[in-house]
Amino acid sequence: MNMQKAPIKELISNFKGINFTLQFGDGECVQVGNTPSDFKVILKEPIHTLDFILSYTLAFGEAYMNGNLEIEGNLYEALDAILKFKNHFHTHFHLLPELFHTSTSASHQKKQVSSHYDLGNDFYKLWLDETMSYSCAYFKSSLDTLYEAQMNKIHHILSKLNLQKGQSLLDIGCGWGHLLIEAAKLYKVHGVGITLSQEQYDGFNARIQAENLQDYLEVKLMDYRELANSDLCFDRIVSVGMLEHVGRNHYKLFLSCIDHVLKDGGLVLLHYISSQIESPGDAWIKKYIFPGGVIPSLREIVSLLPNYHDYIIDIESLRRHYTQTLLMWADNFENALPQVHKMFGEKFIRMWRMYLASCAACFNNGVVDLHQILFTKGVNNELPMTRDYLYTK
Ligand SMILES: C[S@@+](CC[C@H](N)C(=O)[O-])C[C@H]1O[C@@H](n2cnc3c(N)ncnc32)[C@H](O)[C@@H]1O
Repeated sequence: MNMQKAPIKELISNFKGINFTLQFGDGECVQVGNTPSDFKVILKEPIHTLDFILSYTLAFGEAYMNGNLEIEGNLYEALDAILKFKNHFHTHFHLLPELFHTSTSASHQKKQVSSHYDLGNDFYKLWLDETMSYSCAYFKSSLDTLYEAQMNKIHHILSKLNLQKGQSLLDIGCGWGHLLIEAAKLYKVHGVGITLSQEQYDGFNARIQAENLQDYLEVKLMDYRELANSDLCFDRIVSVGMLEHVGRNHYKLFLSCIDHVLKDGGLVLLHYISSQIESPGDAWIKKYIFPGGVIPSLREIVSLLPNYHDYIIDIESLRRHYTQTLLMWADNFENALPQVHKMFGEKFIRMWRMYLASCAACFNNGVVDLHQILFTKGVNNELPMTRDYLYTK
């Protein structure tokens, strides 16, 4: 047997209950499960055994990006089926130190964050909704558009924060700022957003001017670490889709920064992609999509909160909402292919197509989850006695 075929044949021998055809470059076909196949995987050139040993997902992801691997059929459905066997995918993390070493330097993190978010506002406008939200939406109905679901998410978070008119609100990792824009319009809050992305900073500033909200909102190009030395002080803090950039060594630092700028009794809402158990992450995603990103487990964040006298009010999972969000982004992305092609070319398209479809499949399979944790600094005896206020909007 050809050496490069052997590990792949061994891997797929574990795939029970799914039906697909695997075709190698020399024409050999292997049928997995029954016919008719739900999809076909075509591997044009062999994948080197060493690449396979390092990381299955890195090897497959790179083969897909380079056009060496094709999937005939629906990419999401194929990945969704294959991910049922995720326990058979191995990565030798210690052999990939450049991907799994956690950098401590703020400047290095800025470069990593910028490599993703500074691809250009024109690019993100092509496939995000009008609010430019780049995080999990909240589908109250299966008929919700992406815009409606993103607005639902924003209102859901603002309700959880139990905002009172005129309060102050910090958004750590504010993106293009729509959550703060809504908060200023609905609650007349004084909000500060911080981001590491110049493009987001420019985009958010332009929106503040366009909405005439200069008296209420401010955006700063600033690392969360700088909060530790600031004399800012807030009634409420929110962070949506940012904790994934912090890194395992820095959760305490992140929470101590929050503690430093939050008033006693203040509320915090953390919204982040979580995992069941602590994992170093996926090699392909780290190399090509989110360098330096690490998914925190729910329990490791929850276990740290008592160190800061934080009291948990509510935890909610929005896992299935993220599957839906990603599928809608993937559709929008496909509809914008001519423009994306002009901006970045074919390899980028294949890379982002794989990113959006594989992440949707990861949420659907529970490889990752999405949690919102609501907590107070010290006890807060002012909040309503029931949870109804979480669902007012
Ligand atoms: C996935 S985006 C989410 C944006 C926004 N919250 C939303 O829901 O659309 C992550 C955000 O975290 C910010 N970020 C990442 N690392 C950061 C850091 N060290 N300090 C401040 N912001 C950071 C990025 O600049 C980006 O705005």
